[in-house]
Amino acid sequence: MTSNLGYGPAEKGILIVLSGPSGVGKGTVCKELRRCAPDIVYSVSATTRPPRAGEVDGVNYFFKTREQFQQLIDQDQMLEWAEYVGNYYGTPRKFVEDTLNSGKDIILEIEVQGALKVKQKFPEGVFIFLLPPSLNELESRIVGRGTESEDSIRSRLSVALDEIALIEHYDYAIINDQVELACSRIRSILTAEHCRKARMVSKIKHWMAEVKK
Ligand SMILES: Nc1ncnc2c1ncn2[C@@H]1O[C@H](COP(=O)(O)OP(=O)(O)OP(=O)(O)O)[C@@H](O)[C@H]1O
Ligand SMILES: Nc1nc2c(ncn2[C@@H]2O[C@H](COP(=O)(O)O)[C@@H](O)[C@H]2O)c(=O)[nH]1
Repeated sequence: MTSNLGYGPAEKGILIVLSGPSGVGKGTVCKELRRCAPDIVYSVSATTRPPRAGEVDGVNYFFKTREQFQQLIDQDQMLEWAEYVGNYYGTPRKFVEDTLNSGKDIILEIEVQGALKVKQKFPEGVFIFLLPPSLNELESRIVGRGTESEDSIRSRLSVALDEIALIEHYDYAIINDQVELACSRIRSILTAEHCRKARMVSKIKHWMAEVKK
């Protein structure tokens, strides 16, 4: 699928924000999206959290010290940033802007405080909230991933309900019951958003002029 569904000259890409509580499956769904929707670009965040086993700097995150992270904020290089269970996370601004200006769609996998900041700057973005089938399932997933200490699991679960409470600020809610289904729902949303956006494109406006004649 091309960015504009063939409806005319490339215009700005669509900014997609995917949020949801820790362990819901954002990363897993994004991995599947990369496979089935390879045109979408992924924003790599910066964080002060230490890398997990197998995580690579510049691929999973840009791993920073607190001082380095603060410098990025001071230099206005962050589109948004937030503190989440004791660490800082933020989205490098230039990569997002350059990608959108090149007409490509980009997805930001970020928590809710940051998502709300992005919404202030990009109200035209598409905001999607991923939900678990149940809180028990959320806990099983985060425990089952095997990456977090007991403390980290407790902290992440303790903010999950506060995060879900902010769902009304999102355009779409998707239950991640099965990864492939969640992925295809996101693709359907994107297809619809592309069609909606196409109404603004000059070639479609030309049809409005035709029918008014
Ligand atoms: N639909 C699903 N059904 C069953 N297990 C799932 C599903 N989606 C994800 N998982 C599993 O849940 C665990 C957490 O998934 P993932 O790491 O993608 O969550 P996340 O939302 O990105 O978490 P975090 O915000 O902490 O990075 C993983 O072990 C993953 O394999
Ligand atoms: N506000 C932001 N939140 C981000 C960003 N990158 C990731 N995240 C979110 O942080 C939590 C924890 O992530 P983890 O990798 O430690 O499990 C999770 O909700 C991520 O989506 C960001 O740039 N800004």
